[in-house]
Amino acid sequence: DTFSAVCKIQGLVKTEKGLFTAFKEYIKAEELLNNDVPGDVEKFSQNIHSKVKHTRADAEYCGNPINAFHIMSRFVNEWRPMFEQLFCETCLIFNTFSELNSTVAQLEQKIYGFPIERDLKSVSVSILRLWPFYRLDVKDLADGIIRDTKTDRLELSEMFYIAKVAEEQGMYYEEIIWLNRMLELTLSSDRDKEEIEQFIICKKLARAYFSYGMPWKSLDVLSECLRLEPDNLKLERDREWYQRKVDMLDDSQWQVTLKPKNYSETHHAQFEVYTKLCNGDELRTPAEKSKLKCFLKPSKIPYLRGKEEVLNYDPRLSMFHDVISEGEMMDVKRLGEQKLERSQHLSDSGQKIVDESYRISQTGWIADEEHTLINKLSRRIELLTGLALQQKPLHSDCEKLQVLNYGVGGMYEPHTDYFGNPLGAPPIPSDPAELRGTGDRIATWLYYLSDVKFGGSTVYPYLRIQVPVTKGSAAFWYNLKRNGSPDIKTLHAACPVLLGSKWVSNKWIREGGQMFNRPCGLHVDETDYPVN
Ligand SMILES: O=C(O)CCC(=O)C(=O)O
Ligand SMILES: [Fe+2]
Repeated sequence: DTFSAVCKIQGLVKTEKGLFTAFKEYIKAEELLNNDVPGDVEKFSQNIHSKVKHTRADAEYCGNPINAFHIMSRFVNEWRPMFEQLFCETCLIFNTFSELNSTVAQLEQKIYGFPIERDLKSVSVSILRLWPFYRLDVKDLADGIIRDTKTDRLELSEMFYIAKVAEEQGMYYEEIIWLNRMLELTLSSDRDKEEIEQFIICKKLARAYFSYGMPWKSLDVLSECLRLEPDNLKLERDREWYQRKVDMLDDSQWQVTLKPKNYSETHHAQFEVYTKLCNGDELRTPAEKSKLKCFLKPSKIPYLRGKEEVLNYDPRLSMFHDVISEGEMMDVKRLGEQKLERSQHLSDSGQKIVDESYRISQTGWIADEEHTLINKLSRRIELLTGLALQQKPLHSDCEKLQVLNYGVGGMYEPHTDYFGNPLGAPPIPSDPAELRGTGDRIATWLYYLSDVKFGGSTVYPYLRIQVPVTKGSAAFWYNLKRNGSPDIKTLHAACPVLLGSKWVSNKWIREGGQMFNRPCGLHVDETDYPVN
């Protein structure tokens, strides 16, 4: 799919420019042949031209959820119906049409299919989720404003679509807020009221209040709308229907009030801390922070020192600054991009699954032997951490390099990188041969290959730490204690990306090869470094 990686949306923009050129050539050719080009085709061409012209293929533009929605919506609601209208099998014998048809087919093949309704729905759900998570204002979103950026506003028809998705998902609170804003907009002067008739919004809003459990609010909405359109029989009929519902209510049912979902009821226990950290709230005291240090960490070779910033001692969590160059990052992204596929994660029963409410990104895996650069990056981690990272056909020290690009609202909900399969336990059947019997993921090295404008931090709820996405740096931590047992305090999450295209690359280091590099301590609870 397209929505789960911003780089795929960038590809979509380039594809659209190609589509537009092919379409223009088709119209020109038809005109040269003196064939009639239907009025709606001309109109479509002009309309889409103004939109395509200022759409950009860069990460900043495509990493804006509103732009992503606009782009996706054009494919689903404008390009596809237009081609369906134009397409006819007998036309394929005419040169002009068959040329257009084959260009479109080629473009579609290059990106493995144009986006479909499901992509647009997923983008809508992401927008609906980002809104409360980052405390955004629907008024701003409708005007195309996210934090300090401004883009093309959401049209009423687009907002209506998003509200419909909210309804389908049972997100009635969100639906009510969006429809209320739409109603306000239809009353103001600068919106095209023809686009969606006001009474349709009224009916939908009344329905949403009813679904939420507040039919008396449905009555209020309809009465207000009937004041503006007193002769609308459809509204009148609805009003009577809700009146009957209200008459049937018993006292307890009047208690419902409109309020955002209490997330702690529906989400995991760390949700509140996770949200706060993602929003940049500082949760550690100055006293806690005063113990932290930065220093130049010597490596095995004299001229290489790591700029290490310690963020936590137990478990050890550090940032290494300036560990990968601009050129190297470009190459890793280029190599990774060719391999990206929808990210999966392990379900409770150990199955690999795709779950949109848990992880939104695309992943590619690259082995050291595939490229000298990838090998070099492993050697660098080896030097800076003192751990072994040899990739071998059997009993590998680490996994391949994983390259990740996040999508619209892309995130990875709180999880641990270890999976509870210690050295000596029967291997996980889905593990590739080289990782059998190599134990659990003792440590994680996470290269940050991009910056993002807002969101996307890596956060550790138990440690109350937020690591911002910092291009050229890497986060490093031990998932297992020195005695080999998993450390739940390493629980972490990738916050939803609000604006931008987030690229990271992780290296998971296995337990097996580290016997002499990170031995057990003298007593069972020994930590890596004493706090001093
Ligand atoms: O992207 C991030 O910030 C974290 C990624 C992560 O935790 C993972 O891929 O396991
Ligand atoms: Fe992780």
